[in-house]
Amino acid sequence: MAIKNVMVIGAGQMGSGIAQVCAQSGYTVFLNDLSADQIERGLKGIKKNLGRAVEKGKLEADAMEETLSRISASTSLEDAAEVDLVIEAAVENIAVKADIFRKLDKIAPAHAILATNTSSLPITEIAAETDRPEKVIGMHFMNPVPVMKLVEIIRGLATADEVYKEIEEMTRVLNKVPVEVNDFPGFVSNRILMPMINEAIYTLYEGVASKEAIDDVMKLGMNHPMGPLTLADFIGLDTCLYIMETLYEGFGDSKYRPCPLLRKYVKAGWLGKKSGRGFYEYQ
Ligand SMILES: CC(=O)CC(=O)SCCNC(=O)CCNC(=O)[C@H](O)C(C)(C)COP(=O)(O)OP(=O)(O)OC[C@H]1O[C@@H](n2cnc3c(N)ncnc32)[C@H](O)[C@@H]1OP(=O)(O)O
Ligand SMILES: NC(=O)C1=CN([C@@H]2O[C@H](COP(=O)(O)OP(=O)(O)OC[C@H]3O[C@@H](n4cnc5c(N)ncnc54)[C@H](OP(=O)(O)O)[C@@H]3O)[C@@H](O)[C@H]2O)C=CC1
Repeated sequence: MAIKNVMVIGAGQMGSGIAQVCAQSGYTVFLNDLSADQIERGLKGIKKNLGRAVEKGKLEADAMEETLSRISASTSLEDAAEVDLVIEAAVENIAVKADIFRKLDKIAPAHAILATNTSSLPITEIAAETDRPEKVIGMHFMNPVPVMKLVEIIRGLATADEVYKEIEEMTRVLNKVPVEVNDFPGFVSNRILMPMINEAIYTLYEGVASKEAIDDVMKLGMNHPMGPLTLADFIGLDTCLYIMETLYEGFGDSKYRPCPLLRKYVKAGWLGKKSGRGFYEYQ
């Protein structure tokens, strides 16, 4: 079965990026979120990205219009009745994702694959919410989606080989590189990245250095494109905390305890770039 019609759930930074790259590769896309306002914000981001590519001469103006015409706004999960694949990119919360997958299972056609862009949560547990665990899979894009090449593909315990192959093939169509990993908390990417970010936050919390100094050490000393505190703001501090909680609970090991400063910032609503303030301030 060839995938043609896709629904992306969550029009935040990841969902809008995923919708953009799918539409650019010829898929028709429903971009779904709870509110029309959030979808409008997501679409605005997509238009800005594509517009920048046109200005730089990397994309024809016609191609931009064609891409945009493939994306429809959706505030109803019922639209999943028309798709071959759903990619869920709502908030990193197991209760929210479980609820979405339970509902999708009743709406999406029997052949449809249900993928999640979760950063850390168990695919097997999400799949168990459905009566089609063989068609549930992790498809973990990196931020910013239009730029980053990697997609981690995670099989749940019951994921069928054909489903893995279809998602691997689609990843290549999106001009990205699939890497297969097993279903463990944080997979590979966030099992390694997020403890580094959490340690950078502890380093700030314990007064070892200023935020700028911590970022400079990792940028200039290790050639990271962004310092870890800037990267945490870019990812979203709520998402960073959710991932650390998943690692902490999933492994039951105190080495993954989230830094109290991270908790405090999230409680204050300082979520990073997306809320205008995190470790740094943004206009
Ligand atoms: C949390 C998880 O579950 C997993 C994750 O995603 S972890 C996060 C993984 N991502 C990272 O680690 C990103 C680290 N940062 C970087 O790689 C770079 O800083 C960056 C790519 C974001 C920006 O690169 P830069 O060289 O500083 O900036 P800049 O020159 O402005 O941009 C480079 C290109 O990216 C594009 N770009 C930058 N930010 C973008 C964005 N938010 N959306 C779309 N495109 C973007 C630019 O348009 C530019 O495109 P062209 O090459 O076609 O001109
Ligand atoms: N940020 C990152 O760097 C990366 C994140 N991810 C993962 O991608 C997912 C999304 O993250 P990100 O885009 O950063 O988060 P954002 O907060 O930017 O976006 C999440 C979006 O999902 C919406 N949403 C929440 N609940 C529902 C629902 N029930 N149905 C439809 N939409 C819903 C939110 O709406 P509202 O704001 O109204 O609640 C919001 O628009 C998470 O699972 C995250 O772990 C994966 C890779 C990288």
